[in-house]
Amino acid sequence: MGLTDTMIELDSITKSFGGIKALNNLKLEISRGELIGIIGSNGAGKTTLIRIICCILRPDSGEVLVDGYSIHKDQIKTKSMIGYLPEEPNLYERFKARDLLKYFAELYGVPKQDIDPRIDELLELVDMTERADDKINTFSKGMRQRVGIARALIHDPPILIFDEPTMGLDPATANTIRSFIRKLKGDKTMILCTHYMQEAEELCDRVAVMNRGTLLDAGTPDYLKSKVHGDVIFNVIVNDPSSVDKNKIRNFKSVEAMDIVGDEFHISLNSRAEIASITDVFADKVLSISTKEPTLEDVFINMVK
Ligand SMILES: Nc1ncnc2c1ncn2[C@@H]1O[C@H](COP(=O)(O)OP(=O)(O)OP(=O)(O)O)[C@@H](O)[C@H]1O
Repeated sequence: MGLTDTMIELDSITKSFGGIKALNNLKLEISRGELIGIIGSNGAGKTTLIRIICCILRPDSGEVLVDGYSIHKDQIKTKSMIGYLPEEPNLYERFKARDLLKYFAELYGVPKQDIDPRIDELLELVDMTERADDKINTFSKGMRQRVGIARALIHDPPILIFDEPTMGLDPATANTIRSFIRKLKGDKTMILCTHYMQEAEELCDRVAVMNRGTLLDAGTPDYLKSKVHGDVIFNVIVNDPSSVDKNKIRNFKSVEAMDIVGDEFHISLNSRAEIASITDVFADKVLSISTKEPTLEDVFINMVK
């Protein structure tokens, strides 16, 4: 319909599998042209949510609107607007890359005269031109992932959904996949499910944090980071944690929170002013000290604990 800024609207989505509530009254609006990351612990409900948006699963209750169209009433329309790269793209192993793309282009009704140029363009985009006439079963995981991306893009959908697109890839190939996603930014509305916090932080306009079927919060990485106490995290590793005077540390004005994990102290500070004095409390027990700005990983650990 293209009349509003909202491209995907999830309204009160609930889904259970037997006794397990995979999604619990989930509400989220995704804007046109936005790249939203979904992060969450294992079993949080990310894949279930994606499969509902792609009409692979039916929710028990709630509605999903894709560009104003209901996934229940206008399933063919909404499906045609989405390109989906599943966690493990199920590519037809005995097909050659080019033939696979041709098959899906025909399936999605790409006009006949557009098919070959579209395939050439996509093979170029994912850097697979040289392997276009090789069979999928001769490809590495990274190459399959690239063909999977080309397949998701074949009908030029306005929405792309990626489920763990860089999982199990070497760092260089993962970077190539991230740069494909970056190239598509603004042009497409995209959902990226990932366990890599740095990936979400680098790529996404907004990040939604899920835990046990519930959406805990959604916002820009900066907004989410501002929710973690303090501007600086001061980490101290000591050789005898029980002998450290914890109250003395908590009484410093700049200390907002303190977490102790084994022999590591994670102290959230609102300024660096008292770092030297706090270090003195640890005296000769200090093995190492470091400081860092809060990251999305800290947000995640904080929110889901
Ligand atoms: N087909 C199914 N049958 C039974 N239970 C399911 C099914 N699909 C998902 N679940 C359950 O629903 C919950 C959410 O699973 P989901 O795969 O959506 O999580 P996820 O956030 O994608 O997890 P991960 O990060 O591990 O991929 C889990 O408890 C899972 O066991």
